[in-house]
Amino acid sequence: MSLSAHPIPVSVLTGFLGSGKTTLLNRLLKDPALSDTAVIINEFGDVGIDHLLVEQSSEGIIELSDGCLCCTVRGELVDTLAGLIDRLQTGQIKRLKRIVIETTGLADPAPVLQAIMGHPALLQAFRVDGVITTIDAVNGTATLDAHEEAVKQAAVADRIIITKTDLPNVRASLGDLRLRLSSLNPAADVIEASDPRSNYAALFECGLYNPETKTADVQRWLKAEAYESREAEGHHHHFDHDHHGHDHDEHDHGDHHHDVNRHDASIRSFSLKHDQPVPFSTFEMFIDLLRSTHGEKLLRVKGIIEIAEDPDRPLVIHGVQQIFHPPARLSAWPDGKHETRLVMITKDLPESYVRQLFDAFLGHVQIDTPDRAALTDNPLAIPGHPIGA
Ligand SMILES: Nc1nc2c(ncn2[C@@H]2O[C@H](COP(=O)(O)OP(=O)(O)OP(=O)(O)O)[C@@H](O)[C@H]2O)c(=O)[nH]1
Repeated sequence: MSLSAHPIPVSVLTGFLGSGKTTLLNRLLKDPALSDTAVIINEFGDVGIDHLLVEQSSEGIIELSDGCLCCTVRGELVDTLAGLIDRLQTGQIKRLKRIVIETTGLADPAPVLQAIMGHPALLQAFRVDGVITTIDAVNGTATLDAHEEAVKQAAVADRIIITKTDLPNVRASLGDLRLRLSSLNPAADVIEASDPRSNYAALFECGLYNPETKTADVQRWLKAEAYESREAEGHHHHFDHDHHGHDHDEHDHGDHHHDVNRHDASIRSFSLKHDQPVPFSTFEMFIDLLRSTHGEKLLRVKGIIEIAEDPDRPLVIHGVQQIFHPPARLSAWPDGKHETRLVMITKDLPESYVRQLFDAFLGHVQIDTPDRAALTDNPLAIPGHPIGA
């Protein structure tokens, strides 16, 4: 089997401690659609995966050593994935249709995505499908309040699964939890675990490539409308809940937000649009400047770009922090409409800063803000220093 012609989708399953990752995975793995799946899991957690389908022996269980998947065993994740390629190529594993990486509850999923996206050999064999995040209906709000990791896990998700909705007395607070999640991450589908629709089809295949049509499905992947409709409503981080004890002032970056929890307040999700072709070098400079100065704050960046040198074949980009997937060229615009659209989820990086930078590079007329030359040629510029500050 040529791996590069048929890259294997990799899904990352994350969610806070005890939020129901393993329970969900055990259920999903019983679906024949997930046959020939390899699960990469760390050794924490008292509920074992009981339905591994790669091989029925313990050899098929690929466990990482102790510690958080994202930080202490990152090298090992790459080795594990490379080992899978090797086993496939040497026939030790006959078929492998999918990989699910379950992170520890405290993990940041970004380094897991980066491990694949930043590794040329792995990129030949694998494609990032998406991030599935579990959040517990009972403790979800308190967990988001207390743990920055949980907020990040929700912010980078492609799908959010609310677990434990079958337990008594949780329905009353579900509306608030859903509102908060959609404020953090407008594009993610939020599905309850008890909903029969929380199945393979709803949770997997969230990447750019749509296996049903065998083409890239940018609209389904980018979901720019979800950001745009929220922006049009002016509904941006106005989630209101009872935790007024938090210190909001220190997080005021000049964008509108009130009554948000301090962790939520550090997250921004927004879209950028441009209706003229952009020279490749200009776009490259914009992204390079952003990621070299604020890379760790870019939780997720996705986009479709109209490049001046080849406007009929849009460029698709996908980045997680400093690491960007090699850009893909589509043969045509998905809906015929030429328009550059970017969606971003950032942490501790104000939307206004990114917008000003984008406008400066694209030459949008602004009142009293630096233009591109001032940004790139200024010998006094301090990397990371906000424009105009
Ligand atoms: N009632 C109910 N219990 C659930 C649900 N999902 C998980 N649980 C229970 O919650 C507990 C934790 O679930 P796990 O699946 O181990 O959670 P996890 O996220 O894998 O946990 P860690 O790996 O320890 O972070 C277990 O006792 C599960 O039985 C659910 O939807 N409803």
